[in-house]
Amino acid sequence: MAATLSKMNLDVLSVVNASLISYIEAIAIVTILIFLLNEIYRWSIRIKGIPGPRGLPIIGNLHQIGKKVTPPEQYRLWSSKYGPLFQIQLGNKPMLIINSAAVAKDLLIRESGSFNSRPLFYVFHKFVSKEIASIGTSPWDESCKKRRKAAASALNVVQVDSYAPILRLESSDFIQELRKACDGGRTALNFLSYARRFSMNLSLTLNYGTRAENQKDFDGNSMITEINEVENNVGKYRSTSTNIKNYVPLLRLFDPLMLMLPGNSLQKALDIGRRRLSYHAALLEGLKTEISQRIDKPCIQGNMLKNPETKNLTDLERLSVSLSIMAGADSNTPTVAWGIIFLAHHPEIQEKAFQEIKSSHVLDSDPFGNGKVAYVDAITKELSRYYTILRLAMPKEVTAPVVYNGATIPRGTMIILNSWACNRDPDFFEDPFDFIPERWISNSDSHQQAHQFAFGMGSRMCVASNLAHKALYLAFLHLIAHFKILPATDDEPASVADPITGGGGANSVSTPPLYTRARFIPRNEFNIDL
Ligand code: HEM
Repeated sequence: MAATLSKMNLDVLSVVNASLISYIEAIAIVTILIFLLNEIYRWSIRIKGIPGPRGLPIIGNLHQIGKKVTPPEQYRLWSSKYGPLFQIQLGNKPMLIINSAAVAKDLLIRESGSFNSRPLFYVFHKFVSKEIASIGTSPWDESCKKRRKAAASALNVVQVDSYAPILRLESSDFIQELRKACDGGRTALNFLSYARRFSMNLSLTLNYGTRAENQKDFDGNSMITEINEVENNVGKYRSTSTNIKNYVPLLRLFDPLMLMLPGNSLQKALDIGRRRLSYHAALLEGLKTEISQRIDKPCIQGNMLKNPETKNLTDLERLSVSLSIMAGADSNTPTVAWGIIFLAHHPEIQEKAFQEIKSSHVLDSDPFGNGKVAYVDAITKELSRYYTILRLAMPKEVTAPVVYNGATIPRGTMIILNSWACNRDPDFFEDPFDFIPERWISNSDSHQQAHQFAFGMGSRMCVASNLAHKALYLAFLHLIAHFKILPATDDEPASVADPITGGGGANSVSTPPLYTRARFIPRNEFNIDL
């Protein structure tokens, strides 16, 4: 009896074993099949006739990006091998990269109508911007057209002139607060928060007619801390070279399960999106209360609420305009910060600019007005070129097939303007690695009218380039007029002001400087009522 039972057990075991083996075999065969099909698919979507570096199965070129140098610099280096327009493959997504001014013009200006959309990204659009995306991250459709039009008309040249009092207040306040904190230049000051307040106050005032009254209010304000943290995270989710799930669909297989686990990365993305909506809702509520009490200050949201022309925007569409304006602050801050670090390490440029300001007499009558000191204006443009804060302009998506050099770029292709590489294009800028403000000053062979790749190019170029340039110009004009800026310590290496070695933000969309300390010695040369 016992012998029969153990034989039966053995029989059952061998049946279980056999079915387990065939089960494992089946899984292995299916996995190999999925892998092969995926590789065939990846091969089939490569754009024929456009070169690019070889990658690995499944991940493509993802492992080669952002390791030794930042992605924009890596793409610039690759362009010397593969040409000014090449393709890489991020997992299952081919991506074209434009690395020269000539190709940028050929495609984004001459064929602008075919490059006016934005791609959707799994992590960003499904989780962070689940309800509504900013203008810059929205595909081209009727709604995006309306939102872009509303933002563009609120930020056009005429409107920007009407924001003169806002620019005046913020640039004068910026200098005043630095003066209070600079300790006569005896100790180094971390100026990052001051640059942030300058930029964020601009965005808050334009958006909702509100601002942080002073630096203390800014540094201690919980909503400002929240905005800073959330916008910083949003910048990371917008990066095109990280967030691997955007490109490898296989990694998304278990996401429905992942979402049930608290604290996982997708929950965090959802949370950042919720937190962003929540502070915008609080700011909007504040504005509506002020409007009802007739104590509101003129601002873009207020205009949209009151102006019948823009009333055809839904609540979410108006919110999208505000998300975009808030994101703009994130680009102004690092430009101001780089400018300060650069000036601290280039006393000769500071001195020349200071003498030009003095001899121009621009500060004598209307110090925050429209009078231009050409050399400071040129420094502002050159800083934007030299550091190129958004080194990869926001990604675009092709809306109609385009033939370029015999290759057909199909509809739906993702394409990125490497503004960093275009701003270092030796065919477009003489000595592109040198900081030469004079290249922007009018003379026969100058680039005075050269394109500012820092703001992108084509039909989806930055709608606020005029405003941003004006704000930055005023900030630098008054920084140079009011302070002699020195490095934080006498032995601080010049590499901190280098756009490559001194830059951080490898995993984000913008490139801020890593070092944000300097000494500010007040000059007291101009009698300006700040
Ligand atoms: C130094 C400051 C700034 C820089 C360097 C900058 C740069 C850029 C770049 C590179 C783009 C993408 C362009 C393209 O795809 O070709 C962009 C888009 C955009 N920017 Fe700016 N920006 C700055 C400030 C601002 C400010 C202050 C605002 C708002 C007040 C703003 C609003 C926008 C909007 C709405 C878009 C999206 C346009 C679209 O997709 O149609 N920017 N910006």
